[in-house]
Amino acid sequence: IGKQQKMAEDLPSGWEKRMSRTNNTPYYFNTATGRSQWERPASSAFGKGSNLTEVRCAHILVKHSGSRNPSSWRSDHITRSKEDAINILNGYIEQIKASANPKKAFQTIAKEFSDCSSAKRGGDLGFFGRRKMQKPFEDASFALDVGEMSPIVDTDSGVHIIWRID
Ligand SMILES: O=C(O)CN(Cc1ccccc1)C(=O)c1nc(-c2ccccc2)[nH]c1C(=O)O
Repeated sequence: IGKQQKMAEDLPSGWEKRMSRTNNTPYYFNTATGRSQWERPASSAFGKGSNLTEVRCAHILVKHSGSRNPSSWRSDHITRSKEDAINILNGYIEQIKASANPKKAFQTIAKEFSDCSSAKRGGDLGFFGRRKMQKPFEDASFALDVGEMSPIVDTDSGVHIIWRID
């Protein structure tokens, strides 16, 4: 791919590279906010403060003894500690990152091990807007680029990793 094409591909989601007519140099247009800037953006246009309406994410939930509802389709009574739940998620993160197809690895692990009822859909929650999910989950989801995986997220339901699908 040409350099121009390659450089364009590296732009975080939601940005467009444009050429200024006055001084014939590139600038960057944020399609979420409509603002332009000279500096090459480092993060998604849909981060904090953007007016992005919806994202589509999948997640892997590992519940623990401190979860608001410590039971799931997998186990009637979940007794693992929060520390163990975090260690389990870190194991999944390593597996997913080591996989030739991380998106598929995420779905396979979610299907088999997620303590959320969305497990049967590979953790897919579909599209959701702001104020629909618990705040830490929402913030982590809206900060992701498409195809990106979150760090471990802590909610009243348990601990999660999130994959942005769309
Ligand atoms: O927290 C509870 O009181 C019990 N729940 C049900 C629930 C379901 C959706 C949102 C919040 C809570 C869960 O623990 C739970 N949370 C989720 C969840 C949390 C964040 C994003 C998506 C799903 N799934 C489940 C489930 O059992 O299947």
